[in-house]
Amino acid sequence: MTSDALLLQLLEDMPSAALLVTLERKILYANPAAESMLMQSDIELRDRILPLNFEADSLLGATGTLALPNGTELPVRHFNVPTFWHGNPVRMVHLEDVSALQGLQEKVAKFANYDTLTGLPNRSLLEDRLKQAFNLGQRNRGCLAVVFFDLDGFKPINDTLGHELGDKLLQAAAERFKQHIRPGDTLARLGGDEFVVVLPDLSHPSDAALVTERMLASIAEPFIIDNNELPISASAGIATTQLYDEQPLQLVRQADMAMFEAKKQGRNNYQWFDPKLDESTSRTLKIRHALKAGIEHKQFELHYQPQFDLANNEIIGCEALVRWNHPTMGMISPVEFISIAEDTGQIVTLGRWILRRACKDFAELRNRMLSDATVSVNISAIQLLRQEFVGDVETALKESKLPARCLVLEMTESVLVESPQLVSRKLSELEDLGVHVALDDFGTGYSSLSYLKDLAVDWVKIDRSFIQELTHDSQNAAITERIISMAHHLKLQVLAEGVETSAQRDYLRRANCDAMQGFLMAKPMPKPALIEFINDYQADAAFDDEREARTLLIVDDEENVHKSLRRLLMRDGYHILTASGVNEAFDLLAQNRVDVVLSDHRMPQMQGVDFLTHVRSMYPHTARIVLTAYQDEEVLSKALNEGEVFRFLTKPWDDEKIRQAVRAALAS
Ligand SMILES: Nc1nc2c(ncn2[C@@H]2O[C@H](COP(=O)(O)O[C@H]3[C@@H](O)[C@H](n4cnc5c(=O)[nH]c(N)nc54)O[C@@H]3COP(=O)(O)O)[C@@H](O)[C@H]2O)c(=O)[nH]1
Repeated sequence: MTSDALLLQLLEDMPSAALLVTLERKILYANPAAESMLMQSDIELRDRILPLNFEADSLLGATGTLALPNGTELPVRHFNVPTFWHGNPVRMVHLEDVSALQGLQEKVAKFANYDTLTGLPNRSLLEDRLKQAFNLGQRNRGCLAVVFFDLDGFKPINDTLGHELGDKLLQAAAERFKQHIRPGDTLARLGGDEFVVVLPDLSHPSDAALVTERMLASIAEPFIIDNNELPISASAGIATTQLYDEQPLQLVRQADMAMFEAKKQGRNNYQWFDPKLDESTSRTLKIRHALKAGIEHKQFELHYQPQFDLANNEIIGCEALVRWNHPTMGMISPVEFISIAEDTGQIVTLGRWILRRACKDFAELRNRMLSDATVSVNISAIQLLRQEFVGDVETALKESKLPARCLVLEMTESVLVESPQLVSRKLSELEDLGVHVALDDFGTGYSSLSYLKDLAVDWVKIDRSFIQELTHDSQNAAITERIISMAHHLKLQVLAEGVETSAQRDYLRRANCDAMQGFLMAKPMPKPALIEFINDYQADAAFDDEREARTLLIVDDEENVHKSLRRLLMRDGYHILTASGVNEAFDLLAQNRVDVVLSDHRMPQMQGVDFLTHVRSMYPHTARIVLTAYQDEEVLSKALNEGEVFRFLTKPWDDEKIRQAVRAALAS
């Protein structure tokens, strides 16, 4: 077989399109795959010019378009190699149809740059457009404005009427916004109910206000969606720069800050960015932006605060309280971030995590407690009102294998007033599951117990503000007693929050309050500390009453140590004596019946352990604890082993550990 015949056979059998052409692109031969791609037979194609430009010797592939006889263009990938045909130098051209790939690439590019719900540019395209507008503005010395819009009242609509309707509302809002922008402006959706408009090349910054006013007015017209009339508005913030000394993306942040200010001023209005916008706005925004990453990167943890039966001091459960340790901002209080998470709707994801974590942790902890001990989890109104909430609770219980009766969901009374019928239905569903419900911060809101009688609620938690003034303010005392007696009448149990002194505890006990929680007994603590606390804890209600008469002697040459320990331990009702050295301490021991001595180890006259050895022989019933800043482990362990001291604790100390150690020493 000649080499031409061999080449022809090879080309005929090839599944991909291949042609032989002259150096001037005149077609000499087209294989069957090329015939079908070019929509003409080999005979028809011969002597025609291949409708594709290519570089000679292009071994590396290139892309181009083939003009087809039906008038369309086909995107192809092609490469060519030199060969011989009937003794003449020619090119063998390979073609590959890449239209499907190109369509996919376009889709990917669209997906990456456009919001799928509204079809508007997304954050990434907004950034590109903003940078372009910024550069253009710098050249033309024109004015560029960024307006940040956030819909007012969108979240309750989305939460109560469903996401499908919420999506339609966002699409309709986008259409209304669009009507007010010019070609060259960019309207983008950043996610949720946040929209941003870039207005380049304004002749005056005040033009931005005119556009913003028109956009706000159009959103304030009610929307009719699926036969629902939805009253909604928007708040906006404007940032402009004529000097162009700012970073383009900085403008979005500034407009966001100004929008936040507009929300604070009462919604449905706009504010200009002012560099003097206070620190708290920028901190709130920082927190708002950091929340998403915080949730994704698991920066949250739960602390647990024990709750006690007032009749016998038994631990009856604990409240789960979320903590956020941010890598750069440090510890952020839930007082700051929970309301922001509620505003942004992120409480739903965060709350779901809290619920699952608390159930899981408590399933592991409960065998150390009473069989009916409970874990209480705070639930925001937004969570409760969502369709999937009861299902989420069921899942958390199933996953953790925690019995439903061990879970208490805490919600504030305001939730009952917002959507009474929906809430009543949800509470019944929760009751059917077997979980308990507590009304938190009771007394601060609507304070009417009458609406509780028809609702599936088990506990009322009296707010800390009443407890704080309980023993000094007759009105607070009267309200507290009334809440307790009415709640009991309705067969509800009562827990007092924020109990900080033994006087408050004793008062509540006399008023028949069922349970308490507060710094007097324990602060919120991480799970390992809670395990330690439960292991060391000894419940003895009778011991509380005696404790007020117990005397502690603190021996330390530092005045500050006296002050801090006195402040800490006074809360537990002890009588506190202090001495700056051992001589003074011996005098006080002689004059008073001292129950516990807390002594520093390194003192000028005598080492703490030696001092306590004397105390042991003179006052064997006085319990002895050493506080030390130094790790004289050998001496201290020996003293501990030989019974000279009951316990030694290190400086700086942990308040809870000292309180527990004193309690344990008194019980020993
Ligand atoms: N939706 C959710 N809300 C949560 C969650 N975790 C906390 N929160 C709410 O944040 C608010 C502040 O909580 P926190 O800083 O944790 O404060 C709690 C206790 O530390 C504090 N407390 C308890 N005892 C005392 C005391 O004796 N004195 C004193 N000054 N403070 C005390 O009270 C807070 C518990 O309050 P409550 O929930 O009302 O029982 C607070 O509103 C939390 O509800 C969460 O996971 N989800």
